[in-house]
Amino acid sequence: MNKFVPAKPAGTRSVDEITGSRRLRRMRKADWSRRLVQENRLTVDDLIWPIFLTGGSNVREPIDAMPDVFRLSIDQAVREAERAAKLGIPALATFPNIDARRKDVTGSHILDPDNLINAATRAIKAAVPEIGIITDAALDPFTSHGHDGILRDGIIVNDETVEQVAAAAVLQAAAGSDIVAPSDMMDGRIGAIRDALDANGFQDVAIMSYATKFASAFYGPYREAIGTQGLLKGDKKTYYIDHANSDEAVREAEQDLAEGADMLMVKPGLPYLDIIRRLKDEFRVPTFAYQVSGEYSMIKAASANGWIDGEKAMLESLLALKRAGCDGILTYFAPRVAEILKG
Ligand SMILES: NCC(=O)CCC(=O)O
Ligand SMILES: [Mg+2]
Repeated sequence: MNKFVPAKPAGTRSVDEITGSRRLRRMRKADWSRRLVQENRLTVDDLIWPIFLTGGSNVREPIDAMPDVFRLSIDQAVREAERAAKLGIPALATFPNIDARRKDVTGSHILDPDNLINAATRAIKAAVPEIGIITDAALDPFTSHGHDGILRDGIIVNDETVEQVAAAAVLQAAAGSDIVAPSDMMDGRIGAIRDALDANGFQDVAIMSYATKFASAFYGPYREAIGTQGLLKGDKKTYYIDHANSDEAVREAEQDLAEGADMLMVKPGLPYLDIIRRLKDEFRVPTFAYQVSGEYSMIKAASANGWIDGEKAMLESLLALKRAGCDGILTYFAPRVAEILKG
């Protein structure tokens, strides 16, 4: 048996000498003192709730890879919008699961003024005018290949895609969208959308830029939700940012602000806290994170297995995004968080 007894070095310092009596545990000693010095807080006002739309009526389709998230027909989306407004959630973001028969190589159905996105915006705005509506002008829900742009000879064609995205943004504004949020990462789309909105009298419609959308493995469950899994050939690395890069994210954000973005978004959220902090420090503009489907599903799955406390992990992940500098967060947890925060 090895009996090693550490010697107390001669002249050893006391903890008071080591810390200079600066004991940081003092303020952590009770709930009241922890509350008193808490630097960041999560509130209902920080939440944007992304919801999935589908055709039909009275439909609530579960999404296997996203427990407790549903594809909603428009009437159900209106009911959820009413619930969200009652909970005090400021805004919804809508994402459609488009019938495969409406998809084509150019995503032309995005230019139908009565497509699922636009019809849902009209219905929600009519029933719940006080909630903000954020719409995505990207083509991926509408293309037969699942890419966010027009695909020709194996290339995602930038400029034609931008023209179509800008036209789609105007139709979304005409339907009542308050914020257009293009998630496609084509070059020049923010300026083109701003010009198109202004030329059509939609000066008050804002743009939230998915300025730094990274090529990420965390979007998997979302692709099941909008029905593009299985369609996508290849990857999106020619338009989303390489997740190894940070300076490039700053350049993307700088450019989108110069083109007229009102708000920036970082996506995904938790693996990109450094990017959020850099953008907030650099530009001091309203900055949002998208806690994406894979982040949501990881917490739900670990929680379902009893490996973590799901609700605590949910709240901690969102507060971490606030601490990194976010003004708000798109999260599938929004209604549950709002219920908890409202007590
Ligand atoms: N345009 C919206 C998304 O791509 C969301 C991704 C996700 O939640 O994984
Ligand atoms: Mg860009």
